[in-house]
Amino acid sequence: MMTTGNLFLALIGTAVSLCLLRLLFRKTGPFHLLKGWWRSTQDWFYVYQVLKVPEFNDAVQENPLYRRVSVYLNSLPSLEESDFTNLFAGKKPNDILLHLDPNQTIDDVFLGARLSWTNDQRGDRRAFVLRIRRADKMSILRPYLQHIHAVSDEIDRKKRDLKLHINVDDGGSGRWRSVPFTHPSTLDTIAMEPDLKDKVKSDLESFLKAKQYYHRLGRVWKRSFLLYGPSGTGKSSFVAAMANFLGYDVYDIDLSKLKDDSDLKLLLMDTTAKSVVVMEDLDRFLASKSTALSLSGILNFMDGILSSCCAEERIMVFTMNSKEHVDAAIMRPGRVDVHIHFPLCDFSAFKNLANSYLGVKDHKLFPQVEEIFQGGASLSPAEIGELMIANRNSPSRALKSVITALQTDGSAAKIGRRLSHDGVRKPGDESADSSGVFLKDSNAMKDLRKLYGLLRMKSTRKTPSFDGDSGQ
Ligand SMILES: Nc1ncnc2c1ncn2[C@@H]1O[C@H](COP(=O)(O)OP(=O)(O)OP(=O)(O)O)[C@@H](O)[C@H]1O
Ligand SMILES: [Mg+2]
Repeated sequence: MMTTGNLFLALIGTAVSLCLLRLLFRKTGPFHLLKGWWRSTQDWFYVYQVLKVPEFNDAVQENPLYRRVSVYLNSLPSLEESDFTNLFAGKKPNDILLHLDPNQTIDDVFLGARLSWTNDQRGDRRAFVLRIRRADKMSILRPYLQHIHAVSDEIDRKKRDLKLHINVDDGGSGRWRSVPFTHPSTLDTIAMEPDLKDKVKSDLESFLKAKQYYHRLGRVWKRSFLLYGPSGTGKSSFVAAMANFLGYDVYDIDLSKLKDDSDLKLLLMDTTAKSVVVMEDLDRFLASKSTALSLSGILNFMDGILSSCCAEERIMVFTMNSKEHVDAAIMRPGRVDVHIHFPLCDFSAFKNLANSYLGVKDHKLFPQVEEIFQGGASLSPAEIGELMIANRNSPSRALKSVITALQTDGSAAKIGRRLSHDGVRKPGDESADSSGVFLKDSNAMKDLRKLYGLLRMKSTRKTPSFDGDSGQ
């Protein structure tokens, strides 16, 4: 049995060993010195090749590769683990930038090969020095540099301050005006069938990576989406979410501001790469029989023949309430790559909304709501969201007001939807959107406002604690 004295000695022994280990591995300790000597020995025997990426070239012009390498190194886990890392605040809140101390080295692994980067600083001259095994150089240097480009591109894309461009009618040729794009919508905040959302996400991700693929096929690197569904089902919010996901600017084309086809061409030629170009309510525009633009003008725009001459890597999005009466040529494959239907709320979308708007994952009123949905009643996510926001301080009250609104679906809400867009339909009744009634937006808005007033009055009557002023 161990005596108290022995236990004490063991504890002291452990503490001393720990201190020794700590000394051994500290920044300037023998372990790091040994590592440095080992590197020098290997260099002496030309095991490695050293490649320099200077900050400036001989003409004192900035070397773009230097910045890319810096961005890339910033993202390496080994930089986070290094003892020689400095932390700086970035431009955006919560943005932390990591910088390696001058003349320190970090390691990286690529396709199984070990590489290292040194932040070389001598006076004013700065460079990153890559150390790569000669045996690996042939096989991995090129792909490694491509990898650095791809990673730094991706990081830059995520960090960009996005812009929203809208075309204005300046008396002659319509041109873009820009404002910062700060729409908070993200793919996570959109209530949508999870499978569909995942599909869209991976579609967008694979689009981002597909430059070589598109070029090999001789196709313009663009992807077109058609978002269709009743009013207030999240089409515009989804466009914003896509832009945020991709880190792309948004060009929102107001077709009514255009004089003719060439105006549209000029607008497109003025857009930049890495952008989402949006045409909202295309069905209404086509049905309005406007003479300003021809169908072929719009088709050429959709084909992106023009975009190939100026900028690539763009997403085109067209939104419609219904595609029933739209010329089939508009929607032929290749012109529109992905069709996404935005339906009215079902119970699963409702739960999604309740979670994000009220922070409620489950509630004793849910079974009642589910039953009402199963009975065929439905509202748009916008209508349900509105009721939830208005009653956000009391989830029970919010759910009760949603129930009341759903129960009146047969009367007020349904009439409201009929007035607000052409695609009047009961949930799941796709064929019902053939009425082709187009109302001017202002009328529809008035009717909707009346409807919301009506719904609120009703819910106030049922639930006296209704907060009519809460942020509305
Ligand atoms: N699926 C959804 N998930 C979350 N919020 C939604 C959804 N649909 C609508 N909303 C909310 O409803 C409001 C209106 O939505 P949005 O403008 O995107 O609808 P829309 O389909 O573009 O309508 P319209 O056809 O009238 O232009 C937004 O504030 C949005 O946050
Ligand atoms: Mg919209």
